[in-house]
Amino acid sequence: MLRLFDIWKKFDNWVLKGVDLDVAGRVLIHGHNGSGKTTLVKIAAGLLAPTKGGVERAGRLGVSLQHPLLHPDLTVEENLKFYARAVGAAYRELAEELGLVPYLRTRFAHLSFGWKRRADLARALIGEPDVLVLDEPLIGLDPEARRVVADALNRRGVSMLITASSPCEYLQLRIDRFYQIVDGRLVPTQPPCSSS
Ligand SMILES: Nc1ncnc2c1ncn2[C@@H]1O[C@H](COP(=O)(O)OP(=O)(O)OP(=O)(O)O)[C@@H](O)[C@H]1O
Repeated sequence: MLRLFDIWKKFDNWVLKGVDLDVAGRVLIHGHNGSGKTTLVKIAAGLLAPTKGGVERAGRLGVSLQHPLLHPDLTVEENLKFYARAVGAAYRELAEELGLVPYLRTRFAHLSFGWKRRADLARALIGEPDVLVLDEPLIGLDPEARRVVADALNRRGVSMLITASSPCEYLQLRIDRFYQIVDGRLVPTQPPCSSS
């Protein structure tokens, strides 16, 4: 369970102005660059304090942001093993699911951007968290990588908070609700692009 209550956030200016959101099902937040998407997911994940408002969390959150949380000097396998031990779960199947097996012995720092994102998503999925918070999980991925990541997410029946600056690229994901951040507020929208 993940709920945001009346979230306000000010840096130099107000970025979020009273955001209420119950992350039930798959929720996609879109908006222009600088509209506050990353700020919102960081607050949801507990990585940033709101200026005002509250967040209620229950269960374990799996979080993957645009800057991967893996150690650059460890191999992919060492990284995944570290996180798997921390939550008492396995990592091998996730590495297989995300196509990471050929890169398990590669130092994280030596991976390309797209493979770094896949490895970080594998880390976030370790132990099958109850809720996923994913900042632009498909950004910069080639079509095959997007398919692999979208399939992995579609397979999981948990609630997800996902952000996208180009929501049309997220049609492969089954999304239940769409919102746009407009002037700091969440506005429900239709699916932003249709395949017709
Ligand atoms: N630590 C910070 N200090 C000051 N301003 C910040 C900070 N973090 C974010 N901002 C500002 O808050 C606003 C929202 O930034 P945020 O990164 O949340 O937007 P975004 O929608 O994720 O953008 P993008 O699509 O470019 O990733 C921007 O104007 C940004 O400059």
